Amino acid sequence: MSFVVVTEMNQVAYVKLHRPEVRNSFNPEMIAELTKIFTDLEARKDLRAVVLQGEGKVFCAGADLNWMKEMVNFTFEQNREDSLKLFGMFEAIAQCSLPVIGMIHGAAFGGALGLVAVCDEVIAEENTQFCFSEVKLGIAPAVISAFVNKKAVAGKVRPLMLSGVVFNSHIAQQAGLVTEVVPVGEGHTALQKVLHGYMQCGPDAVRETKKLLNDLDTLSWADQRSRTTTVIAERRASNEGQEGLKSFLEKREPAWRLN
Ligand SMILES: C/C=C/C(=O)SCCNC(=O)CCNC(=O)[C@H](O)C(C)(C)COP(=O)(O)OP(=O)(O)OC[C@H]1O[C@@H](n2cnc3c(N)ncnc32)[C@H](O)[C@@H]1OP(=O)(O)O
Repeated sequence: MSFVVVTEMNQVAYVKLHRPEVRNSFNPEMIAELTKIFTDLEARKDLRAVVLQGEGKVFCAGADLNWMKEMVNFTFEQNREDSLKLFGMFEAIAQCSLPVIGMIHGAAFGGALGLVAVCDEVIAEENTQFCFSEVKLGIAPAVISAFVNKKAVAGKVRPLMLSGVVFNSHIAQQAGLVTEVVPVGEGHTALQKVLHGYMQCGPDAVRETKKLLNDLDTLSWADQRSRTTTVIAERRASNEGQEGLKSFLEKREPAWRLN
């Protein structure tokens, strides 16, 4: 049984969480599926972007609370093993060098905010409810904190993580979790604009930029100097870099090629 549906159209992969009867909450099977899907997508040179979305009434209700309840009977090591798999899922999405665009509607609770945090762009319908509900459940937004911390504005997101308060799309945007807030039903139009923007760019240029941004904060200053200057030297020498500069000077559209 599959809990995630993947479709492809016009060089874009659409990854849809598909457990609407439990608000797309993720269980171990869905975690394994999402991890594999994004690991496989990383190798796809024929794609330009990935859209992450949820089927039904809400985007995602976080971890499956029935599964979490079972974990009470797990040993500490088993519990930690499961959490490592969850961490691996967020990591696989974050490490995918294709731009990942989150389409958020209805609600994003608990671990769903980890999914929001690992998207490169997030379009949220304005009536979406967000909540770091973990503290209300007596647990902690622990696994997702590593990913939320990288993205969000600390001064804005900390009170939300500590209080478990429900907040709206505008607050999520101020906290740096959401890129664009749209009226209900207008997500698709906003998405088309975003995708059109990516199609104007060199496919490898986008992927190399994402890889670079992902790596920077793990590197020392000396390694950042070395890596950033290497990347630009490689990009300038690449076919894509040559075509981009040439097309600008010749006042024509670039002819990008997928490798
Ligand atoms: C490491 C990660 C940790 C975590 O993520 S902890 C989990 C954090 N998640 C939550 O706290 C969210 C819990 N869910 C809700 O608060 C609400 O749902 C929503 C606001 C997301 C949506 O509300 P509405 O649309 O009114 O749906 P509904 O009637 O509450 O739920 C429909 C069915 O879905 C089940 N369900 C909802 N969320 C979960 C979940 N996270 N795990 C397991 N089941 C869930 C319900 O129980 C119910 O089921 P039935 O139809 O049998 O009554």
